[in-house]
Amino acid sequence: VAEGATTGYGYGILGDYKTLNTYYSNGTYYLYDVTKPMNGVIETRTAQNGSSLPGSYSVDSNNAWTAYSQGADVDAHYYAGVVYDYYKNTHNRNSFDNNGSTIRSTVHYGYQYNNAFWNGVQMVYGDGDGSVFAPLSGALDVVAHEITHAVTDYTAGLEYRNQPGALNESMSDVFGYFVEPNDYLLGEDVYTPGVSGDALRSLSNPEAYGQPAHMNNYVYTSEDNGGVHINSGIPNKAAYLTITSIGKAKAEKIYYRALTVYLTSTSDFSDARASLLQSAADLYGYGSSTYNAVVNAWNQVGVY
Ligand SMILES: CCCCC[C@H](S)C(=O)N[C@@H](Cc1ccccc1)C(=O)N[C@@H](C)C(=O)O
Ligand SMILES: [Ca+2]
Ligand SMILES: [Zn+2]
Repeated sequence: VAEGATTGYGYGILGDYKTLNTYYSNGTYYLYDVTKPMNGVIETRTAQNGSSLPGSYSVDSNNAWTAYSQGADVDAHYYAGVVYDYYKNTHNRNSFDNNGSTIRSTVHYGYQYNNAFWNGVQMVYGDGDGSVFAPLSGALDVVAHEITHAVTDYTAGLEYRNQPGALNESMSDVFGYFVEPNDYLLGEDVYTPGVSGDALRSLSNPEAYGQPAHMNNYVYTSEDNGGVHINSGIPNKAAYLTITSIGKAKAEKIYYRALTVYLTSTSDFSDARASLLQSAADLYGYGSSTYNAVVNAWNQVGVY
């Protein structure tokens, strides 16, 4: 049989059935999706629990990706496609660089690795230790979080430390919500698989997970690049207040415009307020109810 695009199926880490855009060549099927416009390819690989990247292609003999160990591969591949579609359909952005670059993910990174990251070139997902995390590609908001880091790197370029870094983390959480808007929780699908109802973070209630939600409670620390995962609670809360005031459709337009037009590598929380207000003015008018909702949200978190 000739080589080319094929459609397979498999089960994600939560046992959910998914169809997959795969590629057949010479008796082997690959997690290689060539269906996106302008050759925005999506490919998924495995580090086979080592730490060398990018690792080898995830392959299968019959295009039925049903082994339990393939769940992380299935989810990374499928959710990368969902995130690609979000940015293309909602913001007309063709991949993270708006130039159709390949979205490459590597799963099974490290041993029981409780994290996921963008390394400047690709997405990387650990399997988790089964207690703190299940395989991290099993959550759409995690995948959207990591791919948004790539978008940020190609646009605002927010430095990954102190307030710019917390803003960087917040943008990834906020677009994690925009891509998976069924709750204001982050990571709930993979966090503590033995405990139901919890999450790693919450946009609506950052304090519930140990994050500040007001500038008065900003945490000055040298840990975690200046507390980027804790101080993101402040802009995350402002985003939640904005979304609940003006709705998701307007909020995501304002956030995308701020990220891609106004924010820079050293933008702090006050610059984020100004960038979002400028974006709201551009899109909905200075002094509009939408504009005033953004003013109010940032006032409530104590950022001026
Ligand atoms: C390699 C060093 C750290 C990289 C941090 C990556 S970008 C990150 O922020 N990962 C997310 C993963 C995530 C996203 C959404 C929901 C759940 C989990 C993250 O928040 N990691 C936490 C565990 C952290 O690094 O503190
Ligand atoms: Ca979520
Ligand atoms: Zn991150």
